[in-house]
Amino acid sequence: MGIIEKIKEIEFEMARTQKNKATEYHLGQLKAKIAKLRTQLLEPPKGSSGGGDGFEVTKFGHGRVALIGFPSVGKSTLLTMLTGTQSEAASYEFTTLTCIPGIIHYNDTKIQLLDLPGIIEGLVHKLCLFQVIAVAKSSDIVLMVLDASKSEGHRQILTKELEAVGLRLNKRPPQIYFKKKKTGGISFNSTMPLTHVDEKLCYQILHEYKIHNAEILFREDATVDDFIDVIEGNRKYMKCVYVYNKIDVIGIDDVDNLARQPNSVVISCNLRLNFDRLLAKMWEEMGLVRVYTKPQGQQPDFGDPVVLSVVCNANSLYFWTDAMFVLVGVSSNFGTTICVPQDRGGCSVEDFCNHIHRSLVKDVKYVLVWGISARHYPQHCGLAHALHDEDVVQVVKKKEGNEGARGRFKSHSDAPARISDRQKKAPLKQ
Ligand SMILES: Nc1nc2c(ncn2[C@@H]2O[C@H](COP(=O)(O)OP(=O)(O)OP(=O)(O)O)[C@@H](O)[C@H]2O)c(=O)[nH]1
Ligand SMILES: [K+]
Ligand SMILES: [Mg+2]
Repeated sequence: MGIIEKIKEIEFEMARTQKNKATEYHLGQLKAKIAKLRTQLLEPPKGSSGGGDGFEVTKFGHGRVALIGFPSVGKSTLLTMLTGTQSEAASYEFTTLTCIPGIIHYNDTKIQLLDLPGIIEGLVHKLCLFQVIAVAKSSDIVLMVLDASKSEGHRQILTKELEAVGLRLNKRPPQIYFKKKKTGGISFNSTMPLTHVDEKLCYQILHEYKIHNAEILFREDATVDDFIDVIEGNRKYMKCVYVYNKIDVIGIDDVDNLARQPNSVVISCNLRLNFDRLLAKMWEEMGLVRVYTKPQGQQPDFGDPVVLSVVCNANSLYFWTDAMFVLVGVSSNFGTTICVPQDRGGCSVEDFCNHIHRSLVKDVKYVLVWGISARHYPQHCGLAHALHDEDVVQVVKKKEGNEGARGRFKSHSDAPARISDRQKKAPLKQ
């Protein structure tokens, strides 16, 4: 029996099983079984290079955005309009059969936008689905393109499809500390009463994974699914913007309703409607931070920022606020259990220096910062200072002598002109 058949069989058994206290453990075990099988499905077939053939596109620019959606929702039309790169669009399904990259120029940065084949419900078209998922996982955020004239249920169906292959959209990693050990049995603790799982259930699930020594600490009232996610350790937590296209064919009340959904933008490719809002939302969710380097005594080059990212790296825990993920804590404990490591992440002065040159950090005495992250202009900052989008930074190196920066910056007239303008517009945060 193939993996997909096995998954279907277990799903069938789960559907037949009544949900109550007595069957809770059995159901938990079945969930773990399915999770294991799905992970097997995601493994590249033996002898293959591991990548999706024909889907491999070289990363380019300061960030990568994937267009995901059912067939014929207008993904290719959107890519062509936003990037100028032609991606064939037509009224029949599966017009696009591979990954087509284009470039969006926005806010002095270049964002790589990827058009992809449509996804359909069910794991039957698994090969294509898994190639699409591999590209989605390599991206910084996902734009889920939906047909505004179709059922609102499409969003849930697609979200479930993506969850089945390990993608978690607009969800933060469960706050469960989990570490496998060589000996010592299982130690189970929680910082609060648990209403969805108990120790016995967790033991059973660990048993399913043949894990007999581990340290577990629940830091929130998590579910069985959360616990399985943490054990699997291969989940990818991503931001997603829901893009409702084709609003030209629906009534204004429906448009209004869709526009009020969380993380959603309504557009029409046919009427070129609301692209500004879409780009602004995309930019906001990507969490990119432009930092302008200012040589001593000169204006910064405002056309050429160093682009950093506040989005999580492998060791970060983050949570959702209105606008942005906010870094709430970094713990090496989480490195093994949360998030697939990303190659970007971090917007400290140190990250900025590393971006310019690996060897720069050790020569830095301090930096001068103008912009929203600075309490006063310029602020003298160390390597740990967190930079904000559109900050201006001047690096003062150790070997430049011990004459203080104040000596060089007698008045603030040396401050970059654009920032003083902005200071009036942008109130200082915190
Ligand atoms: N009414 C209307 N139709 C649109 C809009 N955008 C795209 N379409 C049409 O929708 C159809 C599908 O567009 P595509 O861009 O090929 O869709 P796709 O999502 O790339 O489709 P696949 O590659 O097959 O998955 C085409 O006939 C487009 O002309 C829109 O804003 N309004
Ligand atoms: K199409
Ligand atoms: Mg297409």
